[in-house]
Amino acid sequence: MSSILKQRVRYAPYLNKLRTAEQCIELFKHGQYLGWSGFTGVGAPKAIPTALADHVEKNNLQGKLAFNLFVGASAGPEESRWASNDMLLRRSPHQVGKPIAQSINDGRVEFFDKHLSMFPQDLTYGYYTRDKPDNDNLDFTIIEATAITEDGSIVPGPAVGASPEMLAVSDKIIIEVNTKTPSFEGIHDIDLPVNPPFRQPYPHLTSDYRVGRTAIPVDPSKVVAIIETHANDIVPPNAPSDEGSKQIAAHLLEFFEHEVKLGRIPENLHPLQSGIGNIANAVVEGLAQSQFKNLTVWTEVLQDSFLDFFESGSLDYATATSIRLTNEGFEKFYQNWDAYSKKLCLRAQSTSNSPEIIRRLGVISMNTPVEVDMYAHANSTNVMGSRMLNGLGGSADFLRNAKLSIMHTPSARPSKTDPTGVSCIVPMAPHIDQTEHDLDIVVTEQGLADLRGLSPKERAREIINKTAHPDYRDQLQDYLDRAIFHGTKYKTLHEPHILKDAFKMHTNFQENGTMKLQSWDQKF
Ligand SMILES: CC(=O)SCCNC(=O)CCNC(=O)[C@H](O)C(C)(C)COP(=O)(O)OP(=O)(O)OC[C@H]1O[C@@H](n2cnc3c(N)ncnc32)[C@H](O)[C@@H]1OP(=O)(O)O
Repeated sequence: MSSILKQRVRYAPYLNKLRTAEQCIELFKHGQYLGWSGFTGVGAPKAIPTALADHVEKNNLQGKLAFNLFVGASAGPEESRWASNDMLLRRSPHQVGKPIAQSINDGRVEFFDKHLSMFPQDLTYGYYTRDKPDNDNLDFTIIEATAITEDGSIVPGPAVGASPEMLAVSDKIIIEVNTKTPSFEGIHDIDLPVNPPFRQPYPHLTSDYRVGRTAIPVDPSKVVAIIETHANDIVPPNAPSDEGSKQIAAHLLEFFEHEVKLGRIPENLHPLQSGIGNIANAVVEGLAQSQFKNLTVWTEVLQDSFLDFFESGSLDYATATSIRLTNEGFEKFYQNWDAYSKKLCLRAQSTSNSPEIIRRLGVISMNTPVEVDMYAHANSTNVMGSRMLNGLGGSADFLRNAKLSIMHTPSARPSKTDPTGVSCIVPMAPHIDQTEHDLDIVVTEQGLADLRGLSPKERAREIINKTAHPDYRDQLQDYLDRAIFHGTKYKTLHEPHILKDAFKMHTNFQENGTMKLQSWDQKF
């Protein structure tokens, strides 16, 4: 037992339960329901998942020792290893990594997708464990901690995620105490799950509101083992923002200035939510360099770009459920702990993504879809309507409830044979996560479509003219004209479509590698 572990674990009875990960393997049986801490690749358990994967590989137990696994959002590379070893029977609600996406799309894993705000509460309702023979909830929660308080409560690391709910409904708990990273004590603010009819309104009126609970309480009798771990989270480097992303950021900044001028939003905007990826980073970089000051952030994930945002002096406060930094980012974060920890707080995902709070604060929400259709339905998850990418995440929690709901996307993406072979503006999305009733703004490097108060046909014209790639503008306009002609004949002019043509761009992509049609009369 290291001296640092003794310092970090301030509840002595847990130290009697110190085990190695290998000593815990016998606790795990095929078909069990497991919860892991973690969110977007940080704060997940590492030792037990690795020991179990080693055990499966060594004893050829692929498919024979497999689990129903729930993680607040994605975990680290251990989860990919489980997927490659057929150790997943069922998985929810959000995942990242080629092996796991592949196992879902190969049909080896039953994956279901759920709004990240709703997933933890539905777990506590017993919805996801209703087919368990013992009618019990989770068999085990394996949680990474960076400290344990005097009463046995758990201080998480860089993610809170769904841990409060998982711990509340888990039969047994294993705590991995990570002594490699500094203790994150003081940075969390934890709301505990309370189900209807006893649930109270959230009191949060500003991004920096704190309820004051800095650790997650647990019933110590449920803790069957603690393990000391020494591994860092591994977050791949962020791609630098490209020219298209910078243009999108510029369109958005111009729009915000316009809204401020008209008095629809205050000079320091409203709390911002920003998704992950290249465009989101460019927007954050743009805001950091802009004239906007005293900004606040109410989001689910903070990335490296937020550290620069703080340093620019424009960001006053940021809150999320996970701080997903690269190694370099974490080093910077630890070195400036005193400064950052006063300006930042991590909450449970049921709070960070709470529709009630998002709507109350008037959050400005910005996320990237796969594609948007001309009536403003957006697909965030399923390529060609079928191939699961990462999952819905918190996109719809934010976009449905935000004061300004913004989707930013490149107007076109390359296919294998055509640099603009995929149009991200399509006639009809083959899968819909965000509906026409949710989105206010669609923005691409071509321009910004302001959809507020527009009828579907007006929206279609705005989206085609302002955001479609020039390679597709005429083709999309042609579809709209034909759909209106068809709708005039059949009196279906509210949201006109020609069903036999609506997915021709997608079909052409599948058959010919590009969404560029020879004509709308083309046959397949
Ligand atoms: C945890 C959280 O919730 S963070 C907050 C917000 N969360 C979300 O919005 C969740 C849903 N969104 C996402 O997962 C991402 O924003 C995405 C995947 C939709 C887009 O992110 P990007 O970084 O632009 O995606 P990326 O360029 O990596 O494309 C992912 C894949 O989808 C494919 N793809 C993307 N758009 C299209 C399209 N319109 N048509 C066909 N394929 C497409 C890409 O070719 C790529 O394929 P590959 O897996 O074979 O390489």
